[in-house]
Amino acid sequence: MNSLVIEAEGLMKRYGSQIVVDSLDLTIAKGEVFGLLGPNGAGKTTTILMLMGMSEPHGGTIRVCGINPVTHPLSVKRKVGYLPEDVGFYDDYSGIDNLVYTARLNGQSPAQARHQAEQLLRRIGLWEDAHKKTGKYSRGMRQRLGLADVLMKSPEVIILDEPTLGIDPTGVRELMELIVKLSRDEGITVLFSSHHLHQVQQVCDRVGLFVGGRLLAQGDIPQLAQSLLNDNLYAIEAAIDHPDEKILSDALMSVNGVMSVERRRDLFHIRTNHDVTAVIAQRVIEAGGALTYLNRVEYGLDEIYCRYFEGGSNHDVN
Ligand SMILES: Nc1ncnc2c1ncn2[C@@H]1O[C@H](COP(=O)(O)OP(=O)(O)OP(=O)(O)O)[C@@H](O)[C@H]1O
Repeated sequence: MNSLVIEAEGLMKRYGSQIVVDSLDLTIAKGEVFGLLGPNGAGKTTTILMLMGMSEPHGGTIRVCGINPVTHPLSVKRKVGYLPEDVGFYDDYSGIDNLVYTARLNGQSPAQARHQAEQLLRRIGLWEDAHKKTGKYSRGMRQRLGLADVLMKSPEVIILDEPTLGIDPTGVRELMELIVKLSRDEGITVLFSSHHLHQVQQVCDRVGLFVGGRLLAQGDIPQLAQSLLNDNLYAIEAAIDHPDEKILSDALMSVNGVMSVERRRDLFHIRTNHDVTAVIAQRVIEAGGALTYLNRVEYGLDEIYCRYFEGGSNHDVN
């Protein structure tokens, strides 16, 4: 069996003369949590809509669970749960009644629907508010109910478009943990679109950096660092006492692999193209310095993203 659940090749979409998705190649394997990360207007929602069969591509091919969403959109919708930015519910219905309504539309019996709705409400931590009208739910509660609603049809894939917009930090953390747990426990594939680097880094196995309709790179964080940061992969922070900063900097720059040395308040920030932490420590001592602190900096997604685009464009990466 093909373990690729989402496959897009050469995907294109235009609005008028603007190309909003450009030659997109994307593959996501079963059980993966994949983050589509990009600034506002990058083309994330447009891509998701094409994967769901809700917007027609102008070129390329797509398979979702082996199905072509262009020709068989309903078959794709049966297998994929889609949580948009803002979920619509019947505000006069309670949480549980909204879920039961969805299940009944999907052909479940009343008893079956109620049983599954109860189970899911407990699972997503909304049981205490199950009988409250959804019009009185907070935004975070609505998003959790949205996730439960998506799970009512036991999907193979969940696609979430900016699911955490407007939710407080605790709510975001809980929702993220729930998504990862679902993926791990039930082998559900998750595609998660966001422009929040931190959230993507927390939960995703792999990330696609999406800007201006193009996927610039994809992989796990070390792979992205490798492909985007090239020879600026490592950094060391050090607190060093030395009577002459110039002599110290020259000594550090003479270490093979050091690209730059910069003083930032009390710390020296040393960029290198391979791991020379031990040599740096030795050279400080040889140069007559006293080393009081040394730390190898691990690059996170925000450094990768910002450094890759620094000096180039002004993408919103908040
Ligand atoms: N129906 C439409 N008609 C015309 N242009 C559109 C339409 N939908 C999207 N666009 C344009 O396509 C581009 C990509 O939009 P899209 O919504 O896919 O980006 P996004 O990455 O999801 O952004 P955000 O993070 O703000 O939701 C934007 O320039 C947008 O203005």
